[in-house]
Amino acid sequence: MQDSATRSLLGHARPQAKALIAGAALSALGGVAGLAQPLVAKSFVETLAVDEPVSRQVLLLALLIVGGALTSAFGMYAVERAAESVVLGARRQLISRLPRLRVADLDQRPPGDLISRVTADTTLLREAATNNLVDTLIGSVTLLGMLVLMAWLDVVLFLAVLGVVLAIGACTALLMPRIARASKEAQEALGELGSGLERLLGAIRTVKASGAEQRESTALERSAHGAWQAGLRAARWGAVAGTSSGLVVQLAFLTVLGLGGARVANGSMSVASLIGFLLYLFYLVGPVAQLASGISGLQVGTAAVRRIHEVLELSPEEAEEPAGSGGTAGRRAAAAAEAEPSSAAADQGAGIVFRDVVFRYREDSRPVLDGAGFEISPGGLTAVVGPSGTGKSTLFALLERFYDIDGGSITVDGRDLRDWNPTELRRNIGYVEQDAPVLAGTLRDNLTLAASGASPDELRRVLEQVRLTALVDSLPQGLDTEVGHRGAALSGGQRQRIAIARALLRRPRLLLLDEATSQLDALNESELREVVAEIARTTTVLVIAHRLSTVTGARRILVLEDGRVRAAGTHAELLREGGLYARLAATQTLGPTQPEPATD
Ligand SMILES: Nc1ncnc2c1ncn2[C@@H]1O[C@H](COP(=O)(O)OP(=O)(O)OP(=O)(O)O)[C@@H](O)[C@H]1O
Repeated sequence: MQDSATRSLLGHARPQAKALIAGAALSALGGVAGLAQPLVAKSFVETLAVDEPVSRQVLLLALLIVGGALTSAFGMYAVERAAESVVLGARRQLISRLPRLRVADLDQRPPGDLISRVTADTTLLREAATNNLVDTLIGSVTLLGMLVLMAWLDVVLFLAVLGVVLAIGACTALLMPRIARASKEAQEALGELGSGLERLLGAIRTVKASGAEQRESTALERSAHGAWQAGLRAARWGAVAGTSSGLVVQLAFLTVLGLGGARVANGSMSVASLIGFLLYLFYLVGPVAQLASGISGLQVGTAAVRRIHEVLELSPEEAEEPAGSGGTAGRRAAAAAEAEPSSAAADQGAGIVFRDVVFRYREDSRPVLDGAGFEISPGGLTAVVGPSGTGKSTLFALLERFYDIDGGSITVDGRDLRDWNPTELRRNIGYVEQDAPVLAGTLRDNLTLAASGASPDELRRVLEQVRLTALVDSLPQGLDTEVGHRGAALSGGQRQRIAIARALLRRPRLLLLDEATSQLDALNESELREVVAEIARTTTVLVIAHRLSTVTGARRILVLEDGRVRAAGTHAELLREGGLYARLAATQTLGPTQPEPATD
């Protein structure tokens, strides 16, 4: 697991490899300039001792200092630039994947947590995939270089230093998995905080109206505290790792001073060599600290990369095959379309067949649909009614292929739904969800969401159809008016009409309306019913309605109960039959005097 996370981390760094190598090389060059300074200093002392001029050494030292600083600065910029690009790359990957994930997978993940993966986790990647990686690399190379030079200066002292480095290195290695675990917990707690915030802000009016502000902020406080605690755990282990890097140098200093002093005293080592050795030890502080912070930073990065890859590894919905590419599904679909060309060819709307459909949201839950079957021929208005929670909206979700069924079959225009590419299928459908979501942005953004190429005339016509012209004309900025978060600046009825207009602009062959007019006043509703009846002449329209009065004119009404279609027919037929529909109608005081089907 740790290995695969490290591999993924390297995968994020790979596209920036050239920039990183250039940056690291420049930084290393700056490091080499520092590395050469003790040698020049040694030669400076030796030259002074024999009373010769030292101007060459002074010039060299000045060059090493200025040149080293400049190359380090360029190196740092190159690495920082690569760091920003790594974050951008990871965010792009997540952003392009998220909207394509399956609805079933998205159902299980709170949006706030997903947001935190795109924002906070990718930010952690920034340091890990670049600076920490470079620090680890440079720290190791410099440390190795210094150890080689120390071995060259004095083998005995080198072995003593090596012993100290290895002992403390082994202790640090034990700490690293703890840092990774604590970091992942901190990021998870941050994700929880994001979800909590999303829950609070998404329903702020309900929270205020329920007087639950304190309760909600206490819950958020708990998540924030959890993130703090996990962050502290990571910091604690990080501090231990960081201190051990200082400890290694201090211990090595003491060892070299004691051992080196004795060796100088008995004449087996020169003072100049001891000074050089001690200077190397002095310079050891940098690379050892760099290595420690690099490695512990990498642990934080691997924790973040795991959370990012948990999303990237979810399989997306199948992408649309380019025209003529002839993949398996495409070929099957083409064959099916050929087998039944009439329904697709006639511009009457889509034909739908459900055969013994079984569907459950989760493997361990009971089926929502259990043997549901019905046929809808192209065109006309069909209504779906039934008690709350019987699976009416689920029928629509299945038609949109948000979920795949567990048994039976669904065909649209004679093609099995599994042979339809989701994008291609949805292009044929206009769907108005139960709570008519409106997105933040302008009215125009919302209307053209599903039909970016809609002409101004078409927009105008649809706005008239849904009786929105007066509203748009009354707004100073017309269609370019901002509607606020989730359309908060609009009334419930306006939101519904915008959602219907959006679906109509898609010019669908199948229109799905889920309680789409429930918030309209009686006049607007009856006007819209006429519009829908008109559309049903050329389009298959399916409506879900609780108020039966809104669907009495439907060509056919399907009565859904306990996951099955219990009855089907016109309003009058169903009333005559008795049963659930007649009981529902009785509770809504509907008699047989309702208008007969207006559409066909
Ligand atoms: N995303 C989901 N995950 C798990 N269960 C779900 C999900 N959506 C709906 N359900 C469950 O499936 C059942 C059918 O829900 P559905 O929304 O289809 O009913 P409905 O007939 O449209 O209800 P209503 O008339 O109240 O809108 C319900 O028991 C509901 O709890």
